[in-house]
Amino acid sequence: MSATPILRVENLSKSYGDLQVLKSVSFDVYKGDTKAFIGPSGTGKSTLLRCINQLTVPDSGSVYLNGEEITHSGAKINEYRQKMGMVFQNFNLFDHLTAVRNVEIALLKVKKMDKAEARKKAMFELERVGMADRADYYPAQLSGGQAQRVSIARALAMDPDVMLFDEPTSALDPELKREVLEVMRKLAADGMTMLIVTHEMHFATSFATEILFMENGEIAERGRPADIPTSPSFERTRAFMGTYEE
Ligand SMILES: Nc1ncnc2c1ncn2[C@@H]1O[C@H](COP(=O)(O)OP(=O)(O)OP(=O)(O)O)[C@@H](O)[C@H]1O
Repeated sequence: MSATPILRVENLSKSYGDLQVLKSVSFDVYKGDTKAFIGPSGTGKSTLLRCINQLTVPDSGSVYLNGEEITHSGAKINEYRQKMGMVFQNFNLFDHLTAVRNVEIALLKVKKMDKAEARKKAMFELERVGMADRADYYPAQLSGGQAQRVSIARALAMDPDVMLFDEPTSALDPELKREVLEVMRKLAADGMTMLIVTHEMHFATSFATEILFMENGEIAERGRPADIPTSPSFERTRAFMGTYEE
């Protein structure tokens, strides 16, 4: 394990009015970690991911990417966001662009790649998520699972240091969830560093390196998936997971 974490989250706090959504949350992420955040609705999991890439500005606390502090108003915020690929529940694809155009647009506009290079990279990433054969389809012509795989390819195209998944399968029918989960499983096996907010308990325990159970804006319990079924300290996590087990 390297000395500097890829990502360090230190005492992040966030309130909306009187509601404190995050209460001094801290953790480190090392290369190859897959951390799964689970917990009841409204406990701050999505807010945590959004505070990490500063889409939501935290009230206090710090986020460090490769040892450098990220601030939403800093000159390098866009560079940092590219290094933290975000995948949203509702895909956020451009409806008027084909799959391959969705993936290559940031390569052209942000990375300033030439057209041939951007197309090659976009096709490589679509291939990686099993979507190369749908490259010329528009989002409306794709299933939810296919659209989500395109949005994963779009994030991967920026060569991120860490991928942030915010309930990536919540909007999908059960049979479509699996294809997205399999892509994520493969990414984890390839060594991608990932933070995943999910309600997919079986999935979370099947390959996450750590489960973090959030409750009332705090990490209430955390540990390796293998410890959860046995450790007496994982009562709440186990009870919550039991609720969702298929
Ligand atoms: N922009 C906002 N303005 C006001 N309140 C907000 C805002 N965003 C989130 N909240 C509130 O913050 C709390 C935490 O929301 P968050 O989406 O982070 O929870 P979550 O754990 O991800 O929930 P879920 O599992 O249902 O997605 C909720 O009570 C939510 O209503």
